[in-house]
Amino acid sequence: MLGSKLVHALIPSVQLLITKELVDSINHIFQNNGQSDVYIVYYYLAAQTGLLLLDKMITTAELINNAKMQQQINYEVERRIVGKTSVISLSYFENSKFYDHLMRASSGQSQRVVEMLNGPLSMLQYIITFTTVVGVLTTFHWLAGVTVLLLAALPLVINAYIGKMRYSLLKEATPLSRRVQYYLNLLKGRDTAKEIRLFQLQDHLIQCWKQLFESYAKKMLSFEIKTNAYRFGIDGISAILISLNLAFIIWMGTKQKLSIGEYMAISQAFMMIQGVVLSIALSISSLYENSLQLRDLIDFLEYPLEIKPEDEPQGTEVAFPAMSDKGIKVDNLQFSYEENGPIILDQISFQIEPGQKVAIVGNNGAGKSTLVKCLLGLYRSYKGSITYEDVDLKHIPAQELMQHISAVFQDFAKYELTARENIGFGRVEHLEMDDKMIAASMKGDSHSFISKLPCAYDTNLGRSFYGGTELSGGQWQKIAISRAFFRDADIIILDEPAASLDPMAEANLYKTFAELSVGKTTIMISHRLNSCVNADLILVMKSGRIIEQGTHAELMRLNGEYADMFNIQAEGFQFAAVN
Ligand SMILES: Nc1ncnc2c1ncn2[C@@H]1O[C@H](COP(=O)(O)OP(=O)(O)OP(=O)(O)O)[C@@H](O)[C@H]1O
Repeated sequence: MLGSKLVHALIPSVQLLITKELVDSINHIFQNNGQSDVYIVYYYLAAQTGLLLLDKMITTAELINNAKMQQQINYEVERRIVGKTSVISLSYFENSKFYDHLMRASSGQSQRVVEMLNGPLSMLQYIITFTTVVGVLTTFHWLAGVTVLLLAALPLVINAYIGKMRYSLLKEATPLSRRVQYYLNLLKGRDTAKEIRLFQLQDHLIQCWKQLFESYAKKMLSFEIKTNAYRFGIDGISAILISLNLAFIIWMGTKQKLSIGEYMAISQAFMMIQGVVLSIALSISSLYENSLQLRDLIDFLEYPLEIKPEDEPQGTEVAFPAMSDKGIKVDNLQFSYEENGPIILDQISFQIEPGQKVAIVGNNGAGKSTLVKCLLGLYRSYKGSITYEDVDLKHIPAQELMQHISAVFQDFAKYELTARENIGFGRVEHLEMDDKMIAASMKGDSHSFISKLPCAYDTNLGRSFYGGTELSGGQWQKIAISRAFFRDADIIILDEPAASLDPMAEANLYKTFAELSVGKTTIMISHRLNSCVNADLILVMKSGRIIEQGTHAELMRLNGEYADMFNIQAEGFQFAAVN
C-alpha cells in the first residue's frame, strides 16, 4: 500500500520532466527539418504512455482495495452498533437525543473509517507529489514555484473551515432530518398504510413532510451556497494567479530564457498542481470532518449498558436464585421513565410466593405494564427494591434474569421470518428441536393453523417478503404465546394475552395456561376480570399505585374498586344475555 502510494506520488513530477523533454525534442526535430534522431521522441512517448498506464493501474487497484476494505469495515461498524443497541438499557430508547446520536453514529461511518485509514497515506502521496512538482517547477523558474505555494495555502485553510461548518450543520440538523424521515416512513410504511387511507391522512402528512423537508433543504442549500461561494473565490484567485504567472512565463519565453518544453511543462504543472492542492485541501477537510463524526460513533459505542442513577447500589453480580421460599418481593417501588419526569409508579409494595398465580388489573395508564417491565429488570432506575428470593434484582445481570423469565408483551414482536423462528426465538438455542416446538405451539394454540401453512413451520410469516403468509391479529398473538411457552421459564408474564383472541381461544388460553403453569409463578395483566377469579393474588392499580390487593373473594368482600369493576363487567354480560 505504502509502496504503491509512493510510486503514485512520484508519477506527476516524472511526467513533467518527460513532457519537457518530449516537447523540446519535437521542437528540435522541427527546427532541424527532421534531421535529428526521431527515435528519441518515440522513446519519450512510450515512457509517457507507460506512466499513464501505471497511474491508471495503481488507481484501479486502490479502488478495488477500498471497496473491499469498505465492505469489511461496514460489517464491523454495523456489528458493533447493533451489538450495542441490542443489549443497551431500554431506558435509552425513551430519549430522543439517543436516537439523534444513533443516527449520526450509524450513517456513512464505514466510508469515513476507510477515508480515515486512507487519509494519512493519501495525504503523504499528495504532499510528495506537491513537493516534487514544486521542486521540478523551481528548476525551470523560481517564480513558478512561489506561485504554486500561494495557490496551495488558501484552499487548505478554507476547506478545513468548511469541514468544521459541515459537521456543526449536520449535528444541528439531525433532529429535523430524522423527523423528515419519520414522515416518509409513515407515508411509505406497511403498518400505517391502512389508517392513512381510512382517515385520508395522505394530504395532511405529505404537507407536514413538505414543510419539514423545505426547512431542512433550505438549511442544507444555504450551506452549499456558502461553501461553493468560498470555493468559487478560491478558484477565481487561483485562475488569476495562474494567468499572471503564465503571462510572465510567456514573456520569459520571448526573452529566450525558457525552452518551449519548459513552458509546456510549467503550464501542465499548474493544471496538475491545482488538482493536487484541491486533493490535499479536501483530504484535510474530510480528515477533520471525519474525525469529528467518528467521535459520534466512538461515543456511541462507549455508552454504558445501563443508565445508573447515583443512588443505585453498586454490588457484585449474583446468579438468579431458585424460587423456593421467599418469591418476588416489591418494597416501596417508585419509578419515572425520565429523570425528573412524572412519577409513573409510586409506593408499590407486594409479595408473590413461588408458584402463585397473580393478576394485575386497573384502568388504562394505571402503570400495569410499567410495573411488569420493572419486574423484568428492563428498567432498573427505580427507587425502592425488587428482590427475587431476597436477591436484589439490580444485582442480577439482565441476561441471567431473562433466562428464567418468559413474557408476552402487549406490543409483542411480529418477526416477518418463518413460523419456526417466531416460536423458536423463545429459546433460540433450541430452534431446531421439533418436539419442543410442536409442544409449545400446542400449548399456545398455534399448531393447528401452522400445520396448514404452505410450508408448515418453515413458512415465512408476514407480507414484507416474497412468498410470505399474513396471519390474523389473534394468530400472531397465539404465535407470541407459543414463543413464551417455548422458553419454558420459572416465571411467566402475560400482558393482556387475550386482547386479540376470540372468546373460545381466550377461554382455552386461560384453561391451558392454568394447567401448564402448575409450579410456575405467573403474572397476568388483564382487563377481563372474569379471567382473574382463580388468581392467588390480584393487584388492583390506579394512577401508579396499588389501591387494593387480595384474592377475588377478599376483594369482592372489600366492596371497593375491584368489586365495582367486576360488577360492571358482570352486569354487562347479564344485560346482554337477558336482551
Ligand atoms: N416508554 C414510556 N415513556 C414514558 N412514559 C411512558 C412510557 N410507557 C408508558 N408511559 C406512561 O406511563 C403510564 C403508565 O403506562 P402503562 O403502559 O404502564 O399503563 P397500563 O396500566 O399498562 O395501561 P394499559 O392498560 O392502557 O395498557 C402512562 O401514563 C404512560 O403514558
